[in-house]
Amino acid sequence: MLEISDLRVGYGRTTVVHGVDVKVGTGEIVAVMGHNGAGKTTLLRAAVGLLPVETGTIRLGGEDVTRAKPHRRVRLGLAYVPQGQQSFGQLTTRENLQLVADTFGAAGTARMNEALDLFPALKSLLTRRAGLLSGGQRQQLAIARALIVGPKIMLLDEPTEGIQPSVVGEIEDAIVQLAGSGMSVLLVEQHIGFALDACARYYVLESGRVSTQGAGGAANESDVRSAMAL
Ligand SMILES: Nc1ncnc2c1ncn2[C@@H]1O[C@H](COP(=O)(O)OP(=O)(O)OP(=O)(O)O)[C@@H](O)[C@H]1O
Repeated sequence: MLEISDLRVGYGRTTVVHGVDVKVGTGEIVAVMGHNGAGKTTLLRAAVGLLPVETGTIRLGGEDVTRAKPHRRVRLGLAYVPQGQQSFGQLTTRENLQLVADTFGAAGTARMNEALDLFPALKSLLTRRAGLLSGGQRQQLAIARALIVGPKIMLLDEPTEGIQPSVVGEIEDAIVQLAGSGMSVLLVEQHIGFALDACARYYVLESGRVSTQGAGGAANESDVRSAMAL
């Protein structure tokens, strides 16, 4: 579904990601881990088309999108949920969702209802302003909004960061459920236990390079922890 090959990308003259390969198959959860500043967000932003690539290729659904604009990638089924639980704080939960749903007609409404079924906690918060939601609720709203677009692959940047533990499990369950329904997920995640449990494959980034990679599964937790020197 997504194939990133030998990617080099950075800011101005500073290269931050140095020749990284990442592959996400259909319905797979693939985890990217690493310390702060390792280049995880930079990798995702390049995949979305928000940063120009220095060298390397990005293929999405078989199409070379290395130089494609973000909207082309969205049309091919890419959704991106950045760090920080972004939403329109002055709008209600429903308005935040409706804004996206309205651009897709009946399909948008159907997907909005599916997203609310995935995050039932949002149903009782539809009239609350997003700015008044908790961090966890705002994260659920951000993922729900991205789902209304009908993506084939979702890029999630630390979806459980700074979120109350009671909601973390709900978000993790939703990610697993989405992959179970055939959606691919590229997940930047600091919760190593969950990432390894859920993922088909993981990559550890260190100073913009893949230092360790392997198949998911709890057996690899010590490899990841030692790669990250935890
Ligand atoms: N807009 C920017 N301009 C210049 N340098 C940047 C910019 N954004 C990030 N960087 C630098 O790129 C490097 C990688 O940052 P990035 O945000 O990709 O790391 P990360 O692994 O996602 O870290 P975190 O876990 O803190 O989000 C860091 O050295 C950071 O300072």
